[in-house]
Amino acid sequence: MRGEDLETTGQLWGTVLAVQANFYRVQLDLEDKGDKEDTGNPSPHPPLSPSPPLSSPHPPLLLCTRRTRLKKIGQQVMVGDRVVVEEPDWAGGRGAISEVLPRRSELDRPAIANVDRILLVFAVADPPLEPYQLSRFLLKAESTGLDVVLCLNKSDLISTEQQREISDRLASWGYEPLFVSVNQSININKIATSLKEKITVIAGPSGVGKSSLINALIPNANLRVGEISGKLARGRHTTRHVELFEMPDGGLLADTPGFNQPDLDIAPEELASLFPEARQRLAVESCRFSDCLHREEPECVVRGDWERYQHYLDFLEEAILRQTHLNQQADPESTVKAKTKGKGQTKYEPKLESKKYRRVSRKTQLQELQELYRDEE
Ligand SMILES: Nc1nc2c(ncn2[C@@H]2O[C@H](COP(=O)(O)OP(=O)(O)OP(=O)(O)O)[C@@H](O)[C@H]2O)c(=O)[nH]1
Ligand SMILES: [Zn+2]
Repeated sequence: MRGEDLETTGQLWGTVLAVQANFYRVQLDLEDKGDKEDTGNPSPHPPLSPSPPLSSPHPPLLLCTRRTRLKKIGQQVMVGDRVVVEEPDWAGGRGAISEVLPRRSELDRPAIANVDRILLVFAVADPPLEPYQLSRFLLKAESTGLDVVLCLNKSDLISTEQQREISDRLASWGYEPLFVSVNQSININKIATSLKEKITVIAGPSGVGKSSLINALIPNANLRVGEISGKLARGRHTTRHVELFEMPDGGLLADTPGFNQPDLDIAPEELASLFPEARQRLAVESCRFSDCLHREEPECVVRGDWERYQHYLDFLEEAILRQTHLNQQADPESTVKAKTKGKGQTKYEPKLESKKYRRVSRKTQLQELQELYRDEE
């Protein structure tokens, strides 16, 4: 609804790279990048007008505010948003966001809009590749509904024979891993090429070389590798600070806060669809019961001797436990809420608020970010 009427008026388009206090750092599109847009915008972008200084080969960055009109209609601006910028002040590097295009996707942890893919990084050794942990991360990544690319780092530590074994094994899981070595610059260019023109979020457990990889892909990102200071800096920023880094050949990359055991807030009935092995089976046949959980049910097409079937059962149990726990929580919580409201006891409120958020929505972090915006207005 917004795209069309902007088409003829020569607006500036850009992508929000970071939110700093109540400013948004916006990377403007270069003219020749116009054809990359696919957010319901039918034709390439209009040329930049008025033109930014042409001295730099990089797309211009502007620190922008959000137009009052957007605040009035409650339109939030997220990192990753495609926006229209008005009144550029090239000398001062400032501008104002006047429109936010509809989002293609919205991730809540980290809170980024329009992410195209998740780059899941694991190491083949040091730390050892743990199938169960890998499964957990893969499920978490699959649950976003985005493309998942699996990258196995530190390939310098194993033989080609061992690589082939891992490859075959993961092929049976439905994945085709890309073996890389940041230390020996193996396949780094391949990753860079595959990330061009896309917004990618990098994820994976601690110590696998994510910071090293980001530094190799983006020489000026300056993440300190394997240093306490670097880890602390990342830790400190995990809740609120989200930033997209520009890759030299195009594309944007975001780091995720390091976590070793991502939460799987997945409904039991959703779980099978996150396993490529189960998806393949369900694509050609159906279970007898449409609500089959693929355990003991008769005429189940998913149950079988595929390697990760046991993972499926374990994660299913976890999902069922979680659901039961949530259901149990639901009732007492609402009583407490009513009581608190009736008496107007403010001292209970903060606790209640955070609980309510946790139960109602997975978008806790997004909400935190939105509250941050509200605070600052
Ligand atoms: N052998 C080998 N070691 C590597 C490679 N890439 C990174 N490392 C080492 O692995 C260690 C961890 O690397 P980091 O980049 O800090 O890992 P990380 O995933 O960012 O870790 P967190 O910050 O804890 O999330 C460092 O000592 C790196 O030097 C590689 O390709 N081969
Ligand atoms: Zn079944």
